[in-house]
Amino acid sequence: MSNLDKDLLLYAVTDRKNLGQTEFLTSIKQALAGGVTCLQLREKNLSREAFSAEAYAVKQLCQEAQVPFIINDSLEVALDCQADGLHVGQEDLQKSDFYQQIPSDMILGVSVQNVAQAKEAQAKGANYLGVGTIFPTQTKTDAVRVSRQTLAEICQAVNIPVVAIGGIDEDNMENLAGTGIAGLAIVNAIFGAPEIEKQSHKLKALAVKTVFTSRSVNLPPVLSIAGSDSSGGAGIQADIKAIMANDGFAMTAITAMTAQNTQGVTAIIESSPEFLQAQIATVFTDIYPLAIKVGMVPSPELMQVIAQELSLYQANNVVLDPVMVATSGAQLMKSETLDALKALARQATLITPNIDEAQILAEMEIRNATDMEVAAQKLTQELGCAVLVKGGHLVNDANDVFAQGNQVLWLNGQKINNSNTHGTGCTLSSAIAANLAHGEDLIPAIQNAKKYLSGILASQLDLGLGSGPMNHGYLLK
Ligand SMILES: Nc1ncnc2c1ncn2[C@@H]1O[C@H](COP(=O)(O)OP(=O)(O)O)[C@@H](O)[C@H]1O
Ligand SMILES: Cc1ncc(COP(=O)(O)O)c(N)n1
Ligand SMILES: [Mg+2]
Repeated sequence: MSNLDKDLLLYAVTDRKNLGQTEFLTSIKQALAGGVTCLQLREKNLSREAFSAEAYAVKQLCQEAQVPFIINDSLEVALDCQADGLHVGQEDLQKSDFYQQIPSDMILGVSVQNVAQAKEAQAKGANYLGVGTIFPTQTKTDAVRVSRQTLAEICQAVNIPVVAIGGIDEDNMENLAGTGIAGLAIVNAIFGAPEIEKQSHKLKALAVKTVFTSRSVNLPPVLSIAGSDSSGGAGIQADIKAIMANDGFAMTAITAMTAQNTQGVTAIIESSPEFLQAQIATVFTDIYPLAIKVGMVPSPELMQVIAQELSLYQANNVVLDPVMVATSGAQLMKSETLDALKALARQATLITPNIDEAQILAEMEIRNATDMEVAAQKLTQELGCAVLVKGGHLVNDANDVFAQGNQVLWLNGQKINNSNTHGTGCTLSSAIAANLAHGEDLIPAIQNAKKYLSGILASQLDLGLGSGPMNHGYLLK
């Protein structure tokens, strides 16, 4: 019972109205395969015998999936099938004293609509509360509506977990972020969906986002989707260090492994699209990242997987570093990936091309600062995202130009005399992502990331025989 809080995260409640009899168990199997964390069997019109027989079958499925199984309304049925829990409403409590009758090791959930009912239920021994109806729903057309405000007050007033219920779906769920709920109970948006497993999976990521986002502000999770650099200066390794140094919790989805050092890349193994998809999906459905940095993506197929997954989970704060060629000269993206890269850029908050990459993306030559501005404006118009054209390869300064819509802004930096610049682009984009995850606005996020980068360049680490890596942790003891 200690993990009841987490078990309530995505709480599926069955509804026969959406389904034919033959599909019923299959639909439950699909919801369990999609990752629902709790299941309630809700039957309003079955005899006790029929309800118990069905409950026994569903209990087996939940047991296999290691998901708590709750019976709605009927203590007899819950006892017959040895369910993990029972859920009752205020009307059921008028008819019998479930608080006294329920075995002590059975979870008791109680529906409440206001703070007084919530406090009473907690005092009498409820283990969790269901609060609703939050949004209009066809499941219960006569139901009392509970406001977001009351939901938040109930969460404040009790110390047992609270789940919100009623009309919750992928479009309105996020309105409940910050209320203090432990989970979302969902009927139609799961069992009324054409593909129940896929839908459950998606709702799980959004439930993680809704419930945990406001709790992770001190160390916001940031996902880097990029390639591994065995020498540790660029790619995934630089990203982890930069995210950590900027007070983010770094997670990774690896697109490719490179055998690389400060002098060059000697071999590359790409992840399969399926494996990249699996990495992203497992992260989003468990620790929802508040920002995402995308780096080396060698092929169009991998680029498309990223675009598809980020759109599925409604990702925010996407910083895309369009890595094409390493500082050492190695080709890190196949040329046929360009269209897919542009498609992903349309979903991004910001793209951060260096001058070479901006030339390819904007299809123009860049010889001076004016050309950088023109390219940045052209790209923000074409792709709809903000654009930072980085001038790190210029000789005299480290000035980057930012463009978003009609706005153009120079973000100036002093050139630090250090030839060890392996991983500057990776580091900058990761630091920006971490700053965005902390809630900084885009321009300060970039300015602060540039300051961090100047600091680590100025600390003058000198490793390797080529353009060496930086000391990402120069401020750490
Ligand atoms: N020597 C340097 N001193 C200060 N800032 C630098 C230096 N070199 C690069 N930068 C900054 O690092 C960031 C990465 O730029 P750049 O090196 O152009 O990208 P990439 O690594 O993708 O080629 C930019 O903000 C750029 O201004
Ligand atoms: C795996 C990997 N990803 C990206 C880069 C780009 O490095 P830079 O930041 O120097 O452009 C790299 N060298 N290796
Ligand atoms: Mg780069």
